[in-house]
Amino acid sequence: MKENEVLVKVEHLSKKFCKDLKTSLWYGVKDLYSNVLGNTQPRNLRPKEFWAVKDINFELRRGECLGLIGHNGAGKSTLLKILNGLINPDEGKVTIKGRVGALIELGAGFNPILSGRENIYNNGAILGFTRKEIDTKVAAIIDFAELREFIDMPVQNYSSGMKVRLGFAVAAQLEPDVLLIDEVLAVGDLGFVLKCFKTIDTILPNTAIVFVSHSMPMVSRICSQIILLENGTTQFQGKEVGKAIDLYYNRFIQNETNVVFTDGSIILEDIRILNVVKNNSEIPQLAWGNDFEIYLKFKLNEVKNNIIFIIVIYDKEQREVAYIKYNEEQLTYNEFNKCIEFKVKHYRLELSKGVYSVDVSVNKLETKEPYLRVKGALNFQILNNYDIYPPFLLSSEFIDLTNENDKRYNL
Ligand SMILES: Nc1ncnc2c1ncn2[C@@H]1O[C@H](COP(=O)(O)OP(=O)(O)OP(=O)(O)O)[C@@H](O)[C@H]1O
Repeated sequence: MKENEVLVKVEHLSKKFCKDLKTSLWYGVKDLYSNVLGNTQPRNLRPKEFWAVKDINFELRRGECLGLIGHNGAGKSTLLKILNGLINPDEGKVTIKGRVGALIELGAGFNPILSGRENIYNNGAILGFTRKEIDTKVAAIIDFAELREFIDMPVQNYSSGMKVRLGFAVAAQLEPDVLLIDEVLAVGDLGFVLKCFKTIDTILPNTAIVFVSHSMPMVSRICSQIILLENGTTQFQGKEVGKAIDLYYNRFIQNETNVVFTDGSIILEDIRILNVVKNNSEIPQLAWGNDFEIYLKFKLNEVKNNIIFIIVIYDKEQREVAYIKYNEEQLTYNEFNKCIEFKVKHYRLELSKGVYSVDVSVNKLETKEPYLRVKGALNFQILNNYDIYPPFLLSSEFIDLTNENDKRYNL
């Protein structure tokens, strides 16, 4: 086995589909006829046809993992199916060396009326293993899939999670040279997904992996290079995984503010971030580690006492990452303008690089009953040179103790 050898080579790969089934069938008949007549010229798009994948090029070596990312309908699954030989490209070439393991569609590759055990043998045979070779691996596959009691039951009675477990166990334990994984991992429970990642770490040095996912934490965890697809074409290709993920997220930023609840007594009139680095871009930008100051102005249609203001910061995955609360006790109510305004300051914001959104709520202090809830009241971006995935990059001090013979640290 040669290290770093190119296992997957894709050159100018394109695939077109037709939006209408009838027209598609008609084009199919016409193409077949002209192929028989020896016409192998590439054809232009005809009415109702579109490129699902257009002019894709890459090389993948043993030990590398390529992440295919992009929004719904971008062409990721189509590309993966071409790599797996399930569909033929219209243009271009795929060269694959070695055995290909694939976990593409849920239950694809399994015969539903056969048992889990029989399917393991079928899949192994398709990958080119002999019965004896599979005999040596079958126990490990069943163990990995955690399906001991169910292994002799027909696969059609398996839950979707069980199918994914069996699929991954077969694909990974048979040690393929090339492993293709589609979104299906998302179906497994957390314990199994973590186990899959551990296995991927173990087999990756000897395998080339193509991984399709909408989960950027998973992508950043295992991929060493990325292709970002949009409408079938490459928007970004390269080893800067963080940059690719930023581009992917930037396509999601919405500037829509959404009042999800109001009893009409309080209105959010203004919200702004004060110490921005740049405000000429679409989104306020802050430098990592700077103080975070938000200015807020509310219009109160009636005087209210004992209210609490809550600010929740969400990351790009829509996970809550921070919570700020403020009781109104010290605030002055402006009788003339019927408003209150204040700024909230947090020192040294150490959220890691990326895009965040802010929700604002105003509640009754004692009962927590809401007066107002605003989703996406504000978006902002933290700038930093470091691409890290955890939500915080904590500034800290490293103290060299190598030559310290000091008992103070209780080491
Ligand atoms: N057999 C088919 N016939 C016609 N159109 C198809 C066919 N398969 C896929 N498409 C279309 O091709 C485009 C690319 O689809 P594909 O499934 O590759 O996207 P994707 O990036 O995997 O999307 P998702 O993230 O939703 O899985 C879509 O517009 C889809 O509707």
